[in-house]
Amino acid sequence: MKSPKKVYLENLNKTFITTGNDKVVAVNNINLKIKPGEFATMLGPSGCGKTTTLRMIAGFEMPTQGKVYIGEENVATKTPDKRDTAMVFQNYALFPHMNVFNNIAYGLKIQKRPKSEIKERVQRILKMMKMEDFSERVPGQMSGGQQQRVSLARALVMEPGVLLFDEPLSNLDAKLRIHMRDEIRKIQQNVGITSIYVTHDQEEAMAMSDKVIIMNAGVIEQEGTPQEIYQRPVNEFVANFIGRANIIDGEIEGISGKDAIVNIHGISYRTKAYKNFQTGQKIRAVIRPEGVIVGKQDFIVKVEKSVFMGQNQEYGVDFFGANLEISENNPTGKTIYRAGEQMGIGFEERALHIL
Ligand SMILES: Nc1ncnc2c1ncn2[C@@H]1O[C@H](COP(=O)(O)OP(=O)(O)OP(=O)(O)O)[C@@H](O)[C@H]1O
Repeated sequence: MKSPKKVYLENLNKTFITTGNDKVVAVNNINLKIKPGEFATMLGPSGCGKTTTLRMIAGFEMPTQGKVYIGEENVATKTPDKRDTAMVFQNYALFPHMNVFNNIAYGLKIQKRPKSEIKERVQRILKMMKMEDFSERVPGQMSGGQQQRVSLARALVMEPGVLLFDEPLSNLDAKLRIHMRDEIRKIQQNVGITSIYVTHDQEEAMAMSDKVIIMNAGVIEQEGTPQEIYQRPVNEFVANFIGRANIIDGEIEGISGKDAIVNIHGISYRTKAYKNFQTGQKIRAVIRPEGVIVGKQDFIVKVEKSVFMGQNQEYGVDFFGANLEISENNPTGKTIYRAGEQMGIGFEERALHIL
């Protein structure tokens, strides 16, 4: 395999002009650095521009402005075949009349590689993907998951510097999706190839990625590791988009080294500050449902919803007129509160994140 390449996007823009002559700014001046060998996932609501960004990296779409570096080269105006990328598509895009071997071999044949090399490379990929027994089958004789593996094999056999994935698992059922995402991640780590992945599915993004890029309305809201995005969202959009978030009001009581003392409805909590805050400043903070401690007596609240989910007991409580979601892990043997009852709660200090 060749060495993986970095992907840098610089001030990248894409404005579409529709048939009605409307301007749609699909991608609005984004900057992004993906390191060689990194698995980066673009995630965001429908229409946020993630597919357009991926297609500009692949060369299926030309930027209105900006640069696309693959390795050291700005490829922004080059055709897809000149970019050292390969794409795995949502609909597999296999040739229906060709068997698996020939589907995988296709790109190498176009490159006019010697027959012996083609055979050796295709067989190596088939073996790596544990698909040797499928080489004679045509796509119609395989399940969706198997077809998607062929589609991945066809991309990998080209030994591209960068592998691109456009929602590759969204046509598969939930169980197979989980299996396939683990498989893709394992193969990606074995091969060490730079990968850029587009999905709607936040769990998929969290499970697979070194870096998650949250997009919204054509811009990048935040990029970081799954932990950073979940534990330290930069704003309410990201907090609400990834996982479940309670957003609560508070006031900065004081600063102590790297910590802030934050007053939430009369109770003081000490937590790490990731920005500069001033004493007296009104703030909003995020607390995840699992960061609320049931049984503490900081606040007495009324339970409005109580649902047993096996691993967790899920509560909805009234917290100063707004709903607060609580997820108590491993409820076996603990007091279960019912709707209508009063319950004491508090916040786990480290889990409180000031926006
Ligand atoms: N060819 C086009 N002509 C006009 N507008 C377009 C075109 N392609 C995309 N758009 C618009 O650009 C915006 C971004 O689209 P894009 O497909 O990149 O979003 P997305 O985040 O991938 O969404 P989804 O998750 O629904 O696929 C949308 O508002 C979309 O309607």
